[in-house]
Amino acid sequence: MIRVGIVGATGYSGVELIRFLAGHPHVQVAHLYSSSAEGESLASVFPHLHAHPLPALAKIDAEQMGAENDVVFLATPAGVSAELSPALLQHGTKVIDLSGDFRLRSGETYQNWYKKKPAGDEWLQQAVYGLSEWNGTEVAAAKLIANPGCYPTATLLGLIPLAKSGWVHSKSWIVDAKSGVSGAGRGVSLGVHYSEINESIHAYKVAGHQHTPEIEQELGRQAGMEQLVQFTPHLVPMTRGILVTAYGQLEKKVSAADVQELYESAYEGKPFVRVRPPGSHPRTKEVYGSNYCDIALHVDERTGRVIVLSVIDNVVKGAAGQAVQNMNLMFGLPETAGLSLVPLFP
Ligand SMILES: NC(=O)C1=CN([C@@H]2O[C@H](COP(=O)(O)OP(=O)(O)OC[C@H]3O[C@@H](n4cnc5c(N)ncnc54)[C@H](OP(=O)(O)O)[C@@H]3O)[C@@H](O)[C@H]2O)C=CC1
Ligand SMILES: CC(=O)N[C@@H](CCC(=O)OP(=O)(O)O)C(=O)O
Repeated sequence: MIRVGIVGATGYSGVELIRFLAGHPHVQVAHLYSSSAEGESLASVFPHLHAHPLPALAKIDAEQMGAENDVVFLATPAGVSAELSPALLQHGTKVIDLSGDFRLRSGETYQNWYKKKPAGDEWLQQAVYGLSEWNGTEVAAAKLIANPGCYPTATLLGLIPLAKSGWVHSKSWIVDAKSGVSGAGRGVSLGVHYSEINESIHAYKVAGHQHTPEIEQELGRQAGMEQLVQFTPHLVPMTRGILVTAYGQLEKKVSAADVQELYESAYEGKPFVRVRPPGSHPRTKEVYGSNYCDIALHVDERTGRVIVLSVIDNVVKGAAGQAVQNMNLMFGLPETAGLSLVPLFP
């Protein structure tokens, strides 16, 4: 059994990791670590885990963590994994980081967008961007995974085939995204207060969200040329889910059937990306609690635009599920191990 450690298990992505790993056939949740609840049981924080056999929350000590785990998931706020990862990696322990600390190739860009001290260049260069569907070969050989952000996951899976095709003007991308509140984590703040956000919807960080450079970096890398993306996130009063509605200006006459065929071929054999039938309008509810990303394609011949709809569960495909998918590839396990849950409906 692979010995897994989790830092940040008292947070939303961390506890979601436990939901998938507890039933995983090749893994033992060996150690849980906490910066605020050392010595307590996870069930004291999350009563829904009462009577589930899990280790007590232990102190965060990178040397110790490196010695007692084969892989450590870091489900922690920005800045923490840049500090913890080097010691773990030097021990030969694999690291899957759910934060933004290793996603951007340039430390300077990270510092500009996250306002935190970046990880050293040698570690940034080692990190593999864990978008499993597109970087699977590199993920399988990786020691350090930068697990993609939630909005970038839905956006990149939705746009990469078109960006690679060259059919769309590379500077015309407009990405309108909507997220449930769990995307902001478990921390309490006015911005996620029920009476302030219920019955309301608003955009935030317009022209300034930290996922913009991540989307442009990875879309550009996959397409082999620079891409410019106008990204606007919105907060929606629901718990889980992201809907991305993305627009691109077509540079040649392309039919809806051409785009459909492009995507069906790109995602053939990819178990977690479901290209929906032509004309579909996927809902976040249809992927709730699952590792699926559902994509639908539309072409507006009047405006010459292609419109891509992409939905994920932010805590699963946008965080913990994708992290487990990456772990499966890193350890040569079936990609779907532990992840075959059908979405929760209604
Ligand atoms: N929520 C989501 O949908 C997504 C989140 N992410 C990213 O994943 C990471 C975790 O997010 P999420 O689960 O939402 O966050 P939460 O705020 O829900 O949980 C984060 C956890 O990190 C731990 N933590 C806080 N400060 C420190 C510290 N200084 N050192 C060590 N541990 C610390 C806390 O646990 P304790 O007090 O026990 O130490 C806390 O429970 C973030 O970087 C986030 O951006 C990425 C994609 C989607
Ligand atoms: C709804 C909501 O607040 N979502 C968060 C997503 C955070 C996240 O996943 O970002 P990093 O991992 O890149 O820090 C946000 O917009 O900042």
